[in-house]
Amino acid sequence: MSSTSAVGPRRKIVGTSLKMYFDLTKTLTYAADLANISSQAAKHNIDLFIIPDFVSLLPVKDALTGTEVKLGAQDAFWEDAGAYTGEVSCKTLSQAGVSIVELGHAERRRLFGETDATAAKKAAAACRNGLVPLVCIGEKTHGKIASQAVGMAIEECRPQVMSLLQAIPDDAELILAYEPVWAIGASEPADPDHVVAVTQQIRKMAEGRKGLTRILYGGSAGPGTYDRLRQGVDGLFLGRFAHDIKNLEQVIKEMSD
Ligand SMILES: O=C(CO)COP(=O)(O)O
Repeated sequence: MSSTSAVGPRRKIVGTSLKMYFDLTKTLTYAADLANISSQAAKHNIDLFIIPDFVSLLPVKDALTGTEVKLGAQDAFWEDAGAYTGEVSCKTLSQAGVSIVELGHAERRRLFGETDATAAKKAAAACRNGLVPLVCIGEKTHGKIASQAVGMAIEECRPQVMSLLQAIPDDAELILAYEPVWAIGASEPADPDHVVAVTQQIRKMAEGRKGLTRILYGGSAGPGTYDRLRQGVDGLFLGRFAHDIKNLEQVIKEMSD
């Protein structure tokens, strides 16, 4: 696999969403720990990001002052302003120092009715406001026969990717997180051969885009996951296994090699 795109070499990227696991106090402790290890990623030209809950964004931004850690939000609305109680606009997120907006996570699809269409509209809003959409895609169930599982996963991911690509400018930066739904919250990540086969096809779907397009793997990822995915992905999107900062430090080390 080539590690270059039309816009130059793709920097590796790794990060974590804290989902709703931590309260504010714990989030800030974690952000301080992250700031302390962040130079290890920067030294190796690896982008590092954290996606805390909305309330924590501003204090986390302060905790990350002087580092290169990118700040992400866990969702955003597709309009920039108006009577949308409870929603947060990409414009406000941008003003708050956010640079990445996570969209279409499996939990938001399952619990809050997020669809490919809403994720695409939100991604367009993110691009319009200078934010990078990080859009989660992935098949719901694991095909039991390995040879068929790859093809089924690709066909389930294809409309998720295509609706998104149609909604955002061709030159917009994009992060696609391949997260097989069945591998989220599990004891171990998906089989590396499966992930590489699927993500190579996902990359083909975005081939020819002018904007930087990076692909992450997420779903029970942690130390030991990245090495066998090198041929398919540009990095990892961590959940629970980043809660211990030492694990994240180890992942950065593995990605640095
Ligand atoms: O959903 C994920 C990242 O967005 C992955 O979560 P887990 O690593 O906890 O399975």
